[in-house]
Amino acid sequence: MEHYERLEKIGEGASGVVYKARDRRTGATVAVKRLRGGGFGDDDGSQLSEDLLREAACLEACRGHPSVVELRAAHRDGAGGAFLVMEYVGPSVAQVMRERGRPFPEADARRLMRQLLDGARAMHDLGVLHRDLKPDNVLVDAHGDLKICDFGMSRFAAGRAATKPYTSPVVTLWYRAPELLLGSTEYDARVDTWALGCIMAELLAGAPLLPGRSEMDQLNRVFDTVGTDDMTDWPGFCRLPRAGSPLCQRSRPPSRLREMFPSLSAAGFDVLSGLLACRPDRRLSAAEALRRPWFTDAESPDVDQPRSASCGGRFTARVGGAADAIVV
Ligand SMILES: Nc1ncnc2c1ncn2[C@@H]1O[C@H](COP(=O)(O)OP(=O)(O)OP(=O)(O)O)[C@@H](O)[C@H]1O
Repeated sequence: MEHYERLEKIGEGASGVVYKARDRRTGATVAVKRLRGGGFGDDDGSQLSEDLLREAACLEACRGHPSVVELRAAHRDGAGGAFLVMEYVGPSVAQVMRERGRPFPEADARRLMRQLLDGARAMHDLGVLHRDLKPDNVLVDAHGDLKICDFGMSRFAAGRAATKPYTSPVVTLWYRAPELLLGSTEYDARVDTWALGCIMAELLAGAPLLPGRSEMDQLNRVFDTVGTDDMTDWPGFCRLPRAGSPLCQRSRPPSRLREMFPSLSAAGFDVLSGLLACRPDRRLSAAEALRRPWFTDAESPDVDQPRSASCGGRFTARVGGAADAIVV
């Protein structure tokens, strides 16, 4: 840590504490995430290293994408601690929304969603599932552009058949996809696009869409808001551990989403409802969402330019394992 001058604490969560810091060698402002327990000698060191390596490897794989926070270094310290050094970005979308206190206009929401979906598309193409997308884990830079952070829950999907099933209690409750609430351990990247649908709704409404108080309350809110989308006809449904829950048997009114967003354009609603399809097999992937008219319709006068278009050629993926090289 001697290379970094600690400035103020900027965040604290389940996995660690994040400080704003100055790199003494370059003068650059960075964010240093110290994984919980690091330096105090009371954690299982191997678990800590595994967590650090996974988070660093997922970040490293996505390095160069403008919508993903840039990993600068990953270190172990002598006391069994570990920390990640990242570019310092700025406040989270959650903080910005709290301070702003009102919804974003549709054109702004579209610009922000394009960036998030482009980041998600890139990470999914690389086989990375983020598994904790939420406004706290999206940062806003000095130009008002977004960067996804906190890969502490992320996993590489590749080769999964050969390994153990995923765990289902991932993603913060309000952003958790219905198949996860029903106990799925065989989910895919569409758990991330569900969370992005929740974020889109929150940008447009200025408040969380589904603020559940417990897993069952969350599932109830999901079904009451977007309908069940014939969830029980989905071929994967019968394999879900909680398929027998009475909440799944109850008859539900159709989706209320349109009533909740009456002024959203038809093209915007097409994306919102596509991301928030209850059945994972009917839910839009990030790549599919980006091909919908909301993003592509050249007739629309306020269609903004994709930020990543200019850097499409620059974004070259470096896949897992590379982070080992930067752990010192
Ligand atoms: N690169 C960064 N630049 C600026 N702020 C950051 C950066 N990385 C993280 N933060 C801030 O620190 C907070 C916590 O970071 P992060 O989510 O990575 O930690 P965590 O321990 O995994 O948190 P949680 O358990 O809440 O998910 C973020 O919400 C954000 O406000």
